Amino acid sequence: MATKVVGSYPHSLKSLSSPLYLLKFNPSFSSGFVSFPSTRNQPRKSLVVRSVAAPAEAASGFDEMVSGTQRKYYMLGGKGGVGKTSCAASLAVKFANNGHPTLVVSTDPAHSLSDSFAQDLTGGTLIPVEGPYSPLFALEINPEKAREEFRSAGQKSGGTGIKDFMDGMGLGVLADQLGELKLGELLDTPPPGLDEAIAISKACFRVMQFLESQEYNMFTRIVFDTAPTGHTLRLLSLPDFLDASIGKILKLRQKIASATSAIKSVFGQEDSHREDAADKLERLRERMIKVRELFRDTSSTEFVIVTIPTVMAISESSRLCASLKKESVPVKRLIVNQVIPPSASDCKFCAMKRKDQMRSLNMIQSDPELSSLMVIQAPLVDVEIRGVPALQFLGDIVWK
Ligand SMILES: Nc1ncnc2c1ncn2[C@@H]1O[C@H](COP(=O)(O)OP(=O)(O)OP(=O)(O)O)[C@@H](O)[C@H]1O
Repeated sequence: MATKVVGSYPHSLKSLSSPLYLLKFNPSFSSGFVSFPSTRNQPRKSLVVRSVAAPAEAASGFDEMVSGTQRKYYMLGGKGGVGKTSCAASLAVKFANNGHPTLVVSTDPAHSLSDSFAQDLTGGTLIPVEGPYSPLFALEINPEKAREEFRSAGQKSGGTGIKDFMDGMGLGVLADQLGELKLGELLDTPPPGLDEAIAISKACFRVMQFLESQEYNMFTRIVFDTAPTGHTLRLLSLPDFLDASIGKILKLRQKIASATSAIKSVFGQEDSHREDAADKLERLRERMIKVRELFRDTSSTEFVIVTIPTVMAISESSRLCASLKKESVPVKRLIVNQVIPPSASDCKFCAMKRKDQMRSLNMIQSDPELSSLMVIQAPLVDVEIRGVPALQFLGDIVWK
């Protein structure tokens, strides 16, 4: 049964310090209250909910998602504005409330995790989210910043670094002879799209860095709030792209290394060949391969597509699903968010809108990509979903 929010809830996360929540339903009126316990600073408040007929009762298979202490990754993605952040944040809260130390990560340049949790989570570091029973941390990664870092690194220590070094060693001629590898072009002016690809991948690698470190071993559930479809698809196609672009640089690096070591051995010079752009790219590529493997591991990873019941959103979801399958990324759930619940007092607009939504929902059944997925309908609620209590409320509707 879906629920319609008609009251207000406390926005202060402090009010959730106690684990007691009461949901009282009065079946005869189909209405109820979610009571939030009082705290030192705040009196008890109630979220008044009125249940309405659900668009469709569908289980999300949350039991399977929550079972086991082995680490699992859930990536939520889809078209812009469909509710990825709300669904990701509500899933993270639900995992944490079910005993999993959880990390929720946003790789969307237009972060809305802070807005969703009603807490400042900016700054690129792990920040504890107050409220859930088990630890919940959030991390907002800024791919734009990563892009800038790459651009300046590529220009300073990358292309010019290597060229200066070669000139200094009197190897300018050799560089010319390696012309077909387009050293300058590759290092000073990366191929179009490379910087963006690096930025997106670096965002994920930042996460990998966090995950590789001991300190973050505690997390048994990691939820990604991904950027809209385009970014996600570019990320998935990165390995091939980087093989083509960076492979050349790496090959070149090997040639330079062997040429310079021959000269160095003659002149007995110190090896000043520190981290150059190629080294960085190589490490980036190695990490990217790890991310690629992670994306495809059916035992630990799942991509959940979030959509809304419109022809445009469902068509895009179908394309996303096809791309995910092509890349062997495990995908089995589709959340159709913001479905207008049926209501006794139907306005003309709502009736039309609902009909329109039903047509879109029917598209899913006949869509060759989406029809095999587990479809989870989430109702459109009439208040903005902000703060842990509201996310818990949404999570209890969606993740059953
Ligand atoms: N089921 C729902 N009922 C009512 N409002 C919702 C629902 N789901 C999401 N919203 C609202 O829609 C808006 C967009 O949601 P959200 O930020 O989760 O989407 P998004 O897909 O992450 O967006 P973006 O692509 O911009 O990151 C928010 O104001 C959110 O509160």
